[in-house]
Amino acid sequence: MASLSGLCSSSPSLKPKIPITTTKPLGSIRRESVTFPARLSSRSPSLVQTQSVARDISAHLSSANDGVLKKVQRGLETDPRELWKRYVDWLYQHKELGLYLDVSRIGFSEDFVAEMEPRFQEAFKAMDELEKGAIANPDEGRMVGHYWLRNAELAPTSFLRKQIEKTLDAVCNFADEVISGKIKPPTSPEGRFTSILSIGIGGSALGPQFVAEALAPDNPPLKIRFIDNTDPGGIDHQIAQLGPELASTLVIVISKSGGTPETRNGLLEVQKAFREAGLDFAKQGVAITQENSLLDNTARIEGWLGRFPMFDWVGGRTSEMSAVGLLPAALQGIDIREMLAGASLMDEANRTTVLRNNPAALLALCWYWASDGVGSKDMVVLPYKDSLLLFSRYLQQLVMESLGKEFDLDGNRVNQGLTVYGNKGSTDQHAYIQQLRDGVHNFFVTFIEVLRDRPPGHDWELEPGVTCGDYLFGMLQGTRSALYANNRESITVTVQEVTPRSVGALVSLYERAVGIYASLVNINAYHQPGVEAGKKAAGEVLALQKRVLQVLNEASCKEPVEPLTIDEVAERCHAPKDIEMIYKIIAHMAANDRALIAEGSCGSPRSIKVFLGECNVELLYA
Ligand SMILES: O=P(O)(O)OC[C@H]1O[C@](O)(CO)[C@@H](O)[C@@H]1O
Repeated sequence: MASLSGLCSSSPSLKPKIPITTTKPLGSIRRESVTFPARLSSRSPSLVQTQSVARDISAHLSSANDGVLKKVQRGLETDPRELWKRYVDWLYQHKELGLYLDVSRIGFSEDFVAEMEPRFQEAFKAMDELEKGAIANPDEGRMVGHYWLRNAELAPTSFLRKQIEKTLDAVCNFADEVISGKIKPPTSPEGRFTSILSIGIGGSALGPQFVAEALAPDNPPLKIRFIDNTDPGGIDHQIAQLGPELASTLVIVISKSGGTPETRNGLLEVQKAFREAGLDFAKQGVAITQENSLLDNTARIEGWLGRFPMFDWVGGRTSEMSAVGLLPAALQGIDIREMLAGASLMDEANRTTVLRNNPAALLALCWYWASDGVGSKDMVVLPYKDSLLLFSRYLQQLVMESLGKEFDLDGNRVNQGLTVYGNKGSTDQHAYIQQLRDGVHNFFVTFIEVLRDRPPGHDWELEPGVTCGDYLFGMLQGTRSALYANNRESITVTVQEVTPRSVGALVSLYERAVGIYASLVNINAYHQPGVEAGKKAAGEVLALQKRVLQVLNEASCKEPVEPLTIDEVAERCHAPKDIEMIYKIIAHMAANDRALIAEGSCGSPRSIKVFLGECNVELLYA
């Protein structure tokens, strides 16, 4: 049996991006940054505008009488007294939450803020309408109600309000009964559930993963693991790590649609592991999904231990405060009512229509300024706290799935977006901060600072007057200063501690910032049509694989067996255009012991002849 894997490699495109902000040294470290009133004056920057902006930048810069470009922004401030003044003038503080937002190291001017003001007022109106139950996702004809989850009073109907309250009570009761051992697995020697295996992907995994990492106690009542992919190796690893503990594992299957293939595959694999261990899956399975979805129906028919609703008006990436995030969190002993309280307090703060008092709007302002309202710079998120490691990954989906859109609400092609990446400080200081400081200037940073290093009474000085946490603090401040000194902008979000309340507030802050920013650039933040293209294409690959197998089987059932070239397989599949994909399908099957025999040189695909090791009579007549 031959393996054809590892044959193909591709070289990345080296084409440079056209810059849309130009940096010109002015005196010492001053930046002359150019923004484009064409975008400021229209609600919807079209791609045509964006491209012409990029193309014509030098013409704009050199043309003093240009009718379009009127505004030249001042560069970044460097005078320490002026910087201190800017810091104090713009510092946002939420007293009750102990949360600060420092936007002083983003170089927007008062003029820019004034020009943006009308668009912010429109965005505030849009958010207000959204909270009142407007169809904020026009493509899918849906309301967008994640804000109601932490304040059910806001829900536009009493029916929705009761649904939210009922679900929260059900989550709390179920978690209490599992933790107390009232609800227990049928055969475990421990007599109670000890672990959670959460199966879900995207918005049905990232929030719970972030919150578990941030907030789970060192010895939680139930430890959590995740299957968030259809990678057989990853699934096997999770099941192997559980070992005999499978008997005391609560399996939570999370899928809003209830039909996501990766999640379904994870479920089928775990159910197989249960069968092989002689366990009854239904007695340990819980579903979180929309009513009457495939998953919901399966769970109901099979009599699973629990079913919790996912509402049509909550999107996956904003579902952390629904049963999706709350149930796993509560089962780990995390105070979910505190999470909700933090989110609700932050929501309240973000309802003000005074831009400088509205932290989400300030973030959106910074994003717009730093990335020219077209995503020209990436957002690097750097929490200086290990427990917030997954915040950037969580934000990646929230921001990029919401803002990465081809068309605006008026149907103009805009190809909007804002790239998010990051890991944690100071770890990243020893990885890619070198490039951030000295290399390509295509980003701005968001530092997440946590003031409290350790619980009270645990700190010690590892050298006179200096603790381990002082080093972390120093690294953050040092990196912020060093980046700024080299003209790199940054935002700093500061919280006192990583608590359920502050984590709830952070989630809420970024959800609203995304909503406001989407309004500023006139896009629908609440759908994800682009993801469907990949899903459809994956389905087509699997359908083609079935045809390839059929063709190979027919040839292999002949007497004598008829080995086929890749060209012949493509022709018999009536898919000559798909020949490359057919080659890859065959290579993948050959690498996975699929009774496929390949003869010839792997390096020259045209020389290969394939046939199956045995004829499958059932498949022949299928
Ligand atoms: O919860 P579901 O329906 O399984 O979807 C999972 C994820 O898939 C997407 O629909 C697309 O990737 C996300 O928006 C969503 O969070």
